[in-house]
Amino acid sequence: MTPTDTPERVYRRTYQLLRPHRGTLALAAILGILGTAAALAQPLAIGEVVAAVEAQQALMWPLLVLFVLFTLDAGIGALHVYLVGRVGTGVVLDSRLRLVDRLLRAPLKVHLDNRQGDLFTRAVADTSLLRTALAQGLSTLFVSALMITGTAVIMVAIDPLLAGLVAGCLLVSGAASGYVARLLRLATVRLRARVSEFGDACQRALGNVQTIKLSRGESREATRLGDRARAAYRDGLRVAVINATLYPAMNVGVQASFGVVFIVGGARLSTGSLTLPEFSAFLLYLFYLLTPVISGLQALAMVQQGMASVGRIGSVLDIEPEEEPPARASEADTARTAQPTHTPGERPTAASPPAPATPAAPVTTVNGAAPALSLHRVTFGYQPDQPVLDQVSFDLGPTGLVALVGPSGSGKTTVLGLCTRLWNPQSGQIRIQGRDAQELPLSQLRHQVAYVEQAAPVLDGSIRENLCYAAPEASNEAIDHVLDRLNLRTWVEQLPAGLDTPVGEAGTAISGGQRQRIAIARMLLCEPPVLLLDEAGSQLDATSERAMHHAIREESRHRLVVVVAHRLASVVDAHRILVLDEGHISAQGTHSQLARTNPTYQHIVRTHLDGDPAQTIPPDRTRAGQGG
Ligand SMILES: Nc1ncnc2c1ncn2[C@@H]1O[C@H](COP(=O)(O)OP(=O)(O)OP(=O)(O)O)[C@@H](O)[C@H]1O
Repeated sequence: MTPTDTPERVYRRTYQLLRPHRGTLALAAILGILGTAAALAQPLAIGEVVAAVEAQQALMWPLLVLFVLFTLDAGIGALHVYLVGRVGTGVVLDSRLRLVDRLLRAPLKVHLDNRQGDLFTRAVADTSLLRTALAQGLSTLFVSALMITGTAVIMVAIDPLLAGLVAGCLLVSGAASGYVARLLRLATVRLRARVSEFGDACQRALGNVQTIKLSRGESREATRLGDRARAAYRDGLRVAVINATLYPAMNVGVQASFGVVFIVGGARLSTGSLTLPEFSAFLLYLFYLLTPVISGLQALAMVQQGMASVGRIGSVLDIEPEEEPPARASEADTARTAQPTHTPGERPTAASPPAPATPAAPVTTVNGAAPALSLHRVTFGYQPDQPVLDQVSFDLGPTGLVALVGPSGSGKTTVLGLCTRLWNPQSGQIRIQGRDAQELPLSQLRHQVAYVEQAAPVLDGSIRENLCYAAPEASNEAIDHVLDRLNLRTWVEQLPAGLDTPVGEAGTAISGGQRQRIAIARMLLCEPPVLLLDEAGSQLDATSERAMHHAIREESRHRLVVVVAHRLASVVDAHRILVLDEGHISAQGTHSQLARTNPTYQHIVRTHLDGDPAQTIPPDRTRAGQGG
């Protein structure tokens, strides 16, 4: 994701971010105006005090006015700063909430195509920058602009000619400053990208510290991280240089103004067209102009740097969520593309060619019931022109144990991803219990089709939190029952904190086999009609594996269980085996049928499963009517 936004688009995004806070901002603006008025009136009030002293008049009222102005200035200033801080914090919160929501709902492809470290930096660091950059920067700009305008009006009133000349000088240097500010924004965009790369490299290194140690890669990783850090440093220096030229660019204008005022004002003084008090007052206000000009410039630099973050955040907010709106979902029956075909920050174009129409699948039934899972001529490729699956069709269930086998890379995991709509087919149709998967809301679909991934991930938290993650409403009895079935109960009961024992980040505090069984138990607790297991059991010892197979066989009496298997033990019991080869279902049957008759399956058994078919063919245990 690269922020390629035009400045107009960035301004529009900034407006959208600030829009919810417009009430508070308006109040802050009013306070800014009042504060400016109070500040501008102070020299006049001081003049009144001096005049009263000179005229030996009562000082009470002039002093009281001055005191009120000081108090107003201080009080209004404090309230103004609070309101601006409140808006800044609110903008950070809003953008984080929206960003997190977008990222979690983004299609899987977005996460695979983008560096996690970069997305993380956008969610944490870029949003933090908004507080100072937008709220503080913009409000300071606003107040500075007011101060400059107010001072300018007074200067025009004193001497329009001199004021015009000062304005000319400031406009020329203002244009130069504007150009430098634009350079600053572009340099900051590059800097933010470098910082993201560094964050990403840190995440890669710290997330794989064990592998790095075992590969003796500490020095190489340190060099890699150092390179990234130095790249960020170089871009940081560039930002510092540009930032440093911003002040002189404007300062030249201010200096020139003084020169012009002295020369032209002095000449007008000598001709009598300007009085000495007017000339002194004009000079005083010219000095007065300096503070808002300087703070305005600093604010401009701040805002420009914030704009870089606005662009980076905006490109995440543009990501289309994976859930399709109803109108598009109904169109999807006939024309589908592999989703999403766009990269984040880039909206899908209406010009995308429609996928070829696929005739609706004929609804088949098994013993009078709709199959739990059907694929009808499903074609899919991660790259549209490189199909991984080509016209794959099968009907499975409503109950039974089905094994999906095939050489590595033949597309077994891809089939499971399609069944849970992590990916959408380019053509063809998937039906869950007779209903088109595209028409089911994602949450419902993923409740009906539970998928235990190949890596069997667990989340940082307790065993209980992990078990109940997909079924938060699961009862204690249901949890105990599942633990029993997966041979986990004794282990959990021996733990000092039982179910409340933490599993560690990414399950580092438990064994691989325990992690795998927790991941399976999590999905069993959902009681889904379809359970998909990818490589389940690969990290289990013989006893646990037997217990798990027993549990899975039991489950398959009540639901369809599809197991992607690399081990013979996982397939010999299956009611049906599908052989996936080069994107096609090349054979299907029971283990004994395929092992006797199908050369492809025999080859797979010899080379990819863990046994020799001639020695391991068990009696055919298939039950009629099951497994589709
Ligand atoms: N996210 C992805 N982006 C691009 N290509 C992918 C992606 N995931 C998988 N592939 C490719 O798709 C093909 C099928 O992969 P898949 O993981 O489905 O195979 P598999 O049969 O499950 O393999 P294995 O048995 O080794 O797990 C492979 O060529 C793989 O490189």
